[in-house]
Amino acid sequence: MKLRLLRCLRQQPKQTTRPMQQEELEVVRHHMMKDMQKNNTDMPVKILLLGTAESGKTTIIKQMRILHINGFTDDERREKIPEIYQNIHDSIIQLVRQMTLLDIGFGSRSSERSADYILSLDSLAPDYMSEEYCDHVMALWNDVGIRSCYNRSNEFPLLDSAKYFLDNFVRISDMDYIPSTEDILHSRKITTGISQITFRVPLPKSLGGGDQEFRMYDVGGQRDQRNKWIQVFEGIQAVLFLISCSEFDQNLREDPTQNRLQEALKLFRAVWQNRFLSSAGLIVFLNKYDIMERKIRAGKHIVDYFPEFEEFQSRRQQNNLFDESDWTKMFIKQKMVDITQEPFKRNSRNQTDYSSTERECYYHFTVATDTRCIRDVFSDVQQMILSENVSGLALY
Ligand SMILES: Nc1nc2c(ncn2[C@@H]2O[C@H](COP(=O)(O)OP(=O)(O)OP(=O)(O)O)[C@@H](O)[C@H]2O)c(=O)[nH]1
Ligand SMILES: [Mg+2]
Repeated sequence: MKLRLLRCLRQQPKQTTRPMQQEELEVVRHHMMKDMQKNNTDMPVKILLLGTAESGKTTIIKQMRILHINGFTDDERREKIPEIYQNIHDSIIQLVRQMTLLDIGFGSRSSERSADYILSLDSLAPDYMSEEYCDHVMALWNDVGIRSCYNRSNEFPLLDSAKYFLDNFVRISDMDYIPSTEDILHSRKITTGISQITFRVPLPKSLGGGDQEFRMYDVGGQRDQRNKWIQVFEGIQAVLFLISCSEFDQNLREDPTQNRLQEALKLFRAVWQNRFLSSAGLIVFLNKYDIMERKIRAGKHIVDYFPEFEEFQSRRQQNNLFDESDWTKMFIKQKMVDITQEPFKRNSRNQTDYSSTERECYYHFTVATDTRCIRDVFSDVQQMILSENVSGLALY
């Protein structure tokens, strides 16, 4: 396990090892690249996806499948239909329920009747969509009251893909519907266990050529799932931490009093300081910036939830090229950078012993549902992980 060995080397205190001479380094580096090439079949690079619920972890796994394992067969696409129906059903029921709670009126008497019909149904989505069901869902989604309710969806838990699926409802309700790749990327099913995906990626000549196996682990992000995470900490080379930039105005499903972005930052601190992950590289995906930009265009402001944003923006106002979305992105990223620079003393069993001033954290702004964006970002990430493992030698 060459990569693991290198990580161990990097953790040793500097004064106990003699710095290698340049020629020695070159020789070792050369051998290592040869080894990497030769041993690549039994030496997967292990990446662990972490983050709060709905931050986009499983969507990244789907993208790896699209980019590195031929995507989805027709049968696999058909298997996703019940999940997509359930997403639509959950979304429309939630919107109708919230109309009363938020005291919003329907646009017409017939929409009220459609709402009564939807509320009379089981919470499980129908196996097939009858004409009656489709007419009521369409009527509701076109109702002005439901649209105002949707505009206030930060006040209650609603799937991020609700609009996507309801906008595409006519296509999806067709008898011969087969989910597209985009539909699969937008569908949502909570992760409760631990799953993994393995794939191979060609290596550039600079890293020895051949190909490298990657193994990526997906876990559930809700609070009651996080106690399972430790099972996969062993041997992880890189943690991909996902944080949703768009959730600054939302509260948790599992605790409606807790702001989602605050929770994600708290979790990031715990991951950064976790002693079992202290030798793993940390890469942050500041995800869902498409939704964040949409929110800001619709008049939402992060300052209403994070008052310190005002000072952050005014301090740097000399650069007027940026708009509010840019500032919001930079603000969230800065909060994470600040966490990595916090001095801390170990005060729990899970914390690392030292404040890792030498440890780097890498940041990318992402839209996990956008295959091109993930292809580009992941290509950087994979290059970084592999060359980090090689250049790790140069530290000693
Ligand atoms: N518009 C948009 N939607 C996204 C993005 N990333 C993820 N989503 C959607 O957000 C929802 C939640 O994504 P998941 O990948 O299931 O989230 P998760 O982190 O695996 O959640 P848990 O399994 O509960 O931990 C899905 O409907 C995704 O399609 C993004 O960047 N933009
Ligand atoms: Mg998931």
